Amino acid sequence: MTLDPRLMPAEYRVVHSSASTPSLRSRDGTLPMHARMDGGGNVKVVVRVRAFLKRELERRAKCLIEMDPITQLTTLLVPEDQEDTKSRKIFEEKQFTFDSSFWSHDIEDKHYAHQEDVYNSLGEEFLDHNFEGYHTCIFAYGQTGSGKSYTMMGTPERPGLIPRTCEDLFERIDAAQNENANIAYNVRVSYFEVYNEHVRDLLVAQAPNKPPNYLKIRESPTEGPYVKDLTEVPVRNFSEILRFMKRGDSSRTVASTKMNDTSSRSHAVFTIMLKQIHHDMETDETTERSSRIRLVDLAGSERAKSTEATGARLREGSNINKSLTTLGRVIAALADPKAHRGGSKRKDVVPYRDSILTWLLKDSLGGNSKTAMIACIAPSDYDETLSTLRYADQAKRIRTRAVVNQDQMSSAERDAQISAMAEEIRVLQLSVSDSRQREKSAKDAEERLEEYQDRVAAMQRMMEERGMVAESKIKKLQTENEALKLHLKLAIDSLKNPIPAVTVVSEKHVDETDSEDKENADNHSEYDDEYDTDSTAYSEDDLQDEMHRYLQDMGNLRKLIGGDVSRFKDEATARMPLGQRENV
Ligand SMILES: Nc1ncnc2c1ncn2[C@@H]1O[C@H](COP(=O)(O)OP(=O)(O)OP(=O)(O)O)[C@@H](O)[C@H]1O
Repeated sequence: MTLDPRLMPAEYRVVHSSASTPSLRSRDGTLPMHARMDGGGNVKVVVRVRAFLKRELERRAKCLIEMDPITQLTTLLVPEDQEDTKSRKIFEEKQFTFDSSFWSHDIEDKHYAHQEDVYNSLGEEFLDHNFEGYHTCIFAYGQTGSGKSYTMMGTPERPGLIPRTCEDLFERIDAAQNENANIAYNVRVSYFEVYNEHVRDLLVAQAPNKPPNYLKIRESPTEGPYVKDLTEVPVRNFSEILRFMKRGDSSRTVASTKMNDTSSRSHAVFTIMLKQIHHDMETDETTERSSRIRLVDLAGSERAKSTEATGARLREGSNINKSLTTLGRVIAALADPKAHRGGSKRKDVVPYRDSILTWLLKDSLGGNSKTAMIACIAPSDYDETLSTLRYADQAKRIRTRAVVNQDQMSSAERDAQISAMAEEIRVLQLSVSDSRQREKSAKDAEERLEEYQDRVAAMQRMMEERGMVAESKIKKLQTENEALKLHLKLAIDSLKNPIPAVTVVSEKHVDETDSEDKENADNHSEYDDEYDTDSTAYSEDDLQDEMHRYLQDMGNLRKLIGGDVSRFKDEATARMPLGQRENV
């Protein structure tokens, strides 16, 4: 799959002015950092309407959606043939305004919003936030078959927001690394689904004829709720991340329903962890920015009546609806101005814990994150669309409190932190071994073991990062060393083969005697040689000194890294699972 606009079909290359606000943002990355250090802000809400599907065309459905490309107003029209006399339901025209409205209903329309337009208008901005150090979350919400998976994942020919974000991420990293060797990037990815109120790792292949391995949820005081033992793979380029994305995608629980041939029966959460490590050679200080990019494709809200589901599909449907109802209650609580008064009460009124989905998205919904919701709507379902638009309308009142996740540390502080962590691990190790021996409380031992393993993993990451900083230091010193060698070589060459002095003979001297000419030439030559020798001798000494210093620096650095590596190896026992170690 290639996302290079030059390789895309002609109609996809143009930046359209869609019903949505066209992408007016530049991609030059030169925006001053302070320009968007705005932290807090409302959840950004956009709406996208899809084209008719075959079944809708067959029943000659009417499009009930209008979008104004200027005001972004979305209007839901009253269906012509609706006569729901039994329930005396009243159908009214409804209007909503969102941050952007994407008109993807009629491809012939000049305002048609392509996948590229959605990325340019939303994905690109959110990736900017990630590079600034903010956590972000973009989630697609909507009834079943409304275009959520199409918007988030897309197809190989029409890639969606997730693959486009991945490609842009690595394009930016490559560009930045070519520009500045002092920044190292570390990208990790995870992919899980919440199915029937269970969490399943999508990057781990399910063993045949074995029950699925469901993962537990834990909460850390600093990171909030997280999935324990979730696979987090390091990725170095676009093709690697794409491979994991596809692997996870093919493991998702999908089934055919009456409303959608490939209906996602789970909520899928694709997460990219981006760490930027900048090392200042002069101060020997390291600045780390970490951001989390969460891209969520929710399962579709559905009515048992319209999906005609029975058995397993019906159970899935009711679980999907349960978590979406809880999501609705969480959104309602967060959007409620009373809940914004602060104080401890706020935590009590938001029912995050009522479903796995909302519990895991706690931070993205009401905490440290810049968040966007894409409300996907079908063109001809009045009730479902109204419910989605109301949901979205409420979400836009939610305010989150995003902060730049940045740490600054000198080499000495980092060393001290690693030592403190090693000590903490040693104490934990003793305590685990102690409680194992006493075998009093298995639960206690298990908790300590988990804590111990988490700390070991954290330390392992820290050592890896230290290695990355050292690598970038070495790279820089090597470049300087090469330049210096070249400089020295040129200086020595010019010493060995001095450029002969050029004698300028003026016209009036042309007639003077040969002996005079010779004398003049000899004099000039002496003068030039003397000048050259002096200047080269001076810079050669200088260069030799400087080079010596650099080589010494490199030697020290190598020793330092060697020290880290051996310390790392010494701690290999500590990183081993307990069962594999002696005396534990
Ligand atoms: N903007 C669009 N342009 C073209 N086709 C679209 C668009 N949006 C959705 N579709 C098509 O509509 C169908 C349903 O879309 P999709 O599977 O993305 O829905 P969904 O909301 O993810 O459904 P579910 O909740 O059941 O998983 C698919 O065949 C998809 O290709």
